[in-house]
Amino acid sequence: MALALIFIITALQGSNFGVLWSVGVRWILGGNMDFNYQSFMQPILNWWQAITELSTNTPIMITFWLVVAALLMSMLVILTLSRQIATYKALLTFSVTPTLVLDVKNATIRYVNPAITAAFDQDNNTSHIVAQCCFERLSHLTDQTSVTNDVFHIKKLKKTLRYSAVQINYQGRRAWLCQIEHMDTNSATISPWNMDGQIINSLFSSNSALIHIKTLDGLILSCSPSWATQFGQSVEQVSGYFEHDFYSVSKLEQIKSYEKYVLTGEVQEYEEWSMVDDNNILLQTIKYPLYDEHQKVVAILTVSNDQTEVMELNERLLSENSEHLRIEAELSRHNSLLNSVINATPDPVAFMNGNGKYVGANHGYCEVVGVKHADLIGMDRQQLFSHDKKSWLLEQENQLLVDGKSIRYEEFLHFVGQDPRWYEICKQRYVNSTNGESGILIIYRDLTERKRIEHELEQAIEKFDELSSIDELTKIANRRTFDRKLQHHWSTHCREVKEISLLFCDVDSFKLYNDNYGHPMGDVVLANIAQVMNEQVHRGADLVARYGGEEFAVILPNTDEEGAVRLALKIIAAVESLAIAHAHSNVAKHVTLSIGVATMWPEDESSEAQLLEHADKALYLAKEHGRNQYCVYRDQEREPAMVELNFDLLKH
Ligand SMILES: Nc1nc2c(ncn2[C@@H]2O[C@H](COP(=O)(O)OP(=O)(O)OP(=O)(O)O)[C@@H](O)[C@H]2O)c(=O)[nH]1
Repeated sequence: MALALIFIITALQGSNFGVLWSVGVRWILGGNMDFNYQSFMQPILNWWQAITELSTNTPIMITFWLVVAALLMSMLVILTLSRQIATYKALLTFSVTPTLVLDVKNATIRYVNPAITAAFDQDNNTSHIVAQCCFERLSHLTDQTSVTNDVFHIKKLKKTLRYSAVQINYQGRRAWLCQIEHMDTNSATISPWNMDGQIINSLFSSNSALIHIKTLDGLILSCSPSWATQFGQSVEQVSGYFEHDFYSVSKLEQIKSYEKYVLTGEVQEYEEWSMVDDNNILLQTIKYPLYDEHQKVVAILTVSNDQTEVMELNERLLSENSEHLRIEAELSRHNSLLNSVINATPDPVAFMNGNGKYVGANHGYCEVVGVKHADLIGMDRQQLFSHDKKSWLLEQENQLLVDGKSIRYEEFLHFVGQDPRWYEICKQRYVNSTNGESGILIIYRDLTERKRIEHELEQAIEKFDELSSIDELTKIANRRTFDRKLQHHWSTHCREVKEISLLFCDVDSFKLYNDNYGHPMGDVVLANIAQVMNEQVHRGADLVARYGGEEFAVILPNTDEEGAVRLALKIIAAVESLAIAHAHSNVAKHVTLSIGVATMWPEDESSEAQLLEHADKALYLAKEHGRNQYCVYRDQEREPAMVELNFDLLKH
């Protein structure tokens, strides 16, 4: 140290440094040299002289001695620390606890004691793996300068270790002093497990529940295959590992909270949703404490059962129950409402289900079919069918259930013990809103009274028709009937291409008759003529009608001109034969008749009005030619009009 100071001072003084260096080096190396006392001492004397000169300079001297003191103190501290480290090393060397010192910054092993070597380096040099693992765990600690009983598993070595560490200053650098121990001794203390382990393992292997046994440190002693499978591992792959190797930190915290009371000997039971094999399932978990021979809790048995299906079944059962209750309530409400409505309905109403059984009926229906309500409900409807209609009704109602098209028809029914009556029967498909089943609604409407009224009405109408078609005075068809019949026959003949003839008759000099014999007598004459005319026609389709006043017309369907002329002559003769005196007639002493005859082949372009016109023209000609005769219409352009009074025809 003093020598160093002298070097420094000499350098500062700019003294003979080169000589000093040369001598110093030679002296230190101790090499062969030719030692010269004079040359050796001269520099020393120079130094002494320099120091003496410097000592006269007070500030420099003070600085000098302060530096010297500081250097001496540093040396003392270093010496003390070295001795302490030596003591530590000695202690650690003889400690049975495996201990190592790790650099805080780079995981360099600064020191390992023999116990480490004994524990980890017997087979292979594995202490550096242990050191690396310790460092990795310690490097996560940010603010902490110590850690106690941290447990970890080294998969590579298949070892579970527990260590405690504290930060120290080791040879001027910060370092972790780590003491490490094997954990295997812990689980070995669980004697029941050692005894029954195999039995338990075989029990677990055949169990589908998630089961595992762990020490209080979280070391997995055994588990069921399903518990290991949830982590994608086999039983062998998880046994000997720790829970924290598989669960997240938050999950571990949760487990810890559940196990708080298990450690005090309580059985803990809870349910939770959990992700297993990517499925969110409801797990019912029970945690049992396991005791050693001193009744101390040493391990925890956890059994978890998948309750998802049970819960879903429960929920379905609950919902079906509530649905069932709802349907029942709905049904009873529905039924009471329905019953009130159908009982208030005057028409007989009944419901039957899709199987043809009666499920509801009102009083009216029971009365009609003659069956008591209690007997009717549930009865097969076929029992009421008469034998001859059974297959028809079955087919009809089955079709209704299929296509849903309402059926309505009238039927004259004779139920046992009842008078036969007319019914309108309406059948309609309905769907039961509570169970979706189809059935048939049957409504009977008693038409008997309506049918009676309808019948009476028909008769009345017939009578009216009859009355309205007859001429009151002459009791033969009136003008209205004549028009209707002529139009009908005309269109029929047009279609069937048949001839039709028409006789247009007029009483001769009838005005004079009325004037002389009185109007009432004239009426009698008209009635007599009508009757006699009517007696001359024999074909059912022929019609004698009073056309108006003293005019009569005869429609002769399907009759040619010759036949029409024959009838005209018969009528003229028949009227003459009445011999009704007419002293004022311009024609004869009795009442006579003139007739116009027209025959046509009805065609689409012609009409019955033409036939009337032709007959009227022919009548006009008959009057013109002297009355009391018939005249046949001829188309003047083609043929001259023929006026005849040919009684010879009557002879044929
Ligand atoms: N008594 C009676 N007379 C009627 C009825 N309808 C029409 N007459 C009469 O019949 C007469 C018809 O007279 P006219 O048309 O002049 O013809 P006519 O005197 O018969 O002479 P011609 O037909 O040319 O021969 C009228 O006097 C009518 O009053 C009736 O229902 N009863």
